[in-house]
Amino acid sequence: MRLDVVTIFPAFFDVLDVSLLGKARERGLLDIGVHDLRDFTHDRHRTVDDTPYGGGAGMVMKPEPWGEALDGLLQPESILVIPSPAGERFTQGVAREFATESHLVFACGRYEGIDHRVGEHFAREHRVRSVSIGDYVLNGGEVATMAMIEAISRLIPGMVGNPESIVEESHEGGLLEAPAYTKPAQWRGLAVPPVLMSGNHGAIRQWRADQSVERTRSIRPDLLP
Ligand SMILES: COc1ccc(Cn2ccc3ccc(-c4cc(N)[nH]n4)cc32)cc1
Repeated sequence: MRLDVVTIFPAFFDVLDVSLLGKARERGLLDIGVHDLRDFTHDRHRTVDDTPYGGGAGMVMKPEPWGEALDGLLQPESILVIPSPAGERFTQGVAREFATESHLVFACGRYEGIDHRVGEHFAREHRVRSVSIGDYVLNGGEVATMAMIEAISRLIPGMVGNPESIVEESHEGGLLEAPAYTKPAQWRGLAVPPVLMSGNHGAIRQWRADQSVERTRSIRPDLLP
């Protein structure tokens, strides 16, 4: 999979060279390009924003630099992902969907967002998805993009050591995962549920399934079918 990120803070994505993502890049599982939006400006101040039509607080990102940057990146099969507080909800299902794609381009806005015509223009010939990672407001699209890259890339075959571990995770099956424990069996007066040390794999499977439903009902009833 190829990922391209356009941002006015390219250094923000230096962290993509460490941990799982760094290894994936070394192994050729993932190819990531980070591009500075200001490289697509032509004035002395490398201007990327201007005042909003209709007035209002803050600044809006100009369409021209985005047009030039994205013209050079988008292929017919690409999906343009635009993080936004007003986007569709990014869920594990959307992560799974994006993980099957060959090329994702993330447009990281700042200020009060990107001129609306950028998404409108590229939707004429490409798939464009405006995506929110949650109902709170960030200062820009970079954190949202980082979260999405992590959620998507770990679903790419070969990325995570044990693919089995993904199946039992929260949200993978639509519910929250059961609580996890490791040694010691007793810790500060707290014991590990005996069933997990029984060796009875059928009972363990059932306990985890029950725990998953019970936790989902109590913490995230909205996820229940
Ligand atoms: C119109 O109100 C505002 C509009 C944008 C902003 C700041 N901002 C600029 C670009 C950008 C991209 C994504 C996000 C974002 C995504 C989620 N889930 N929360 N926040 C925030 C973003 C502040 C306010």
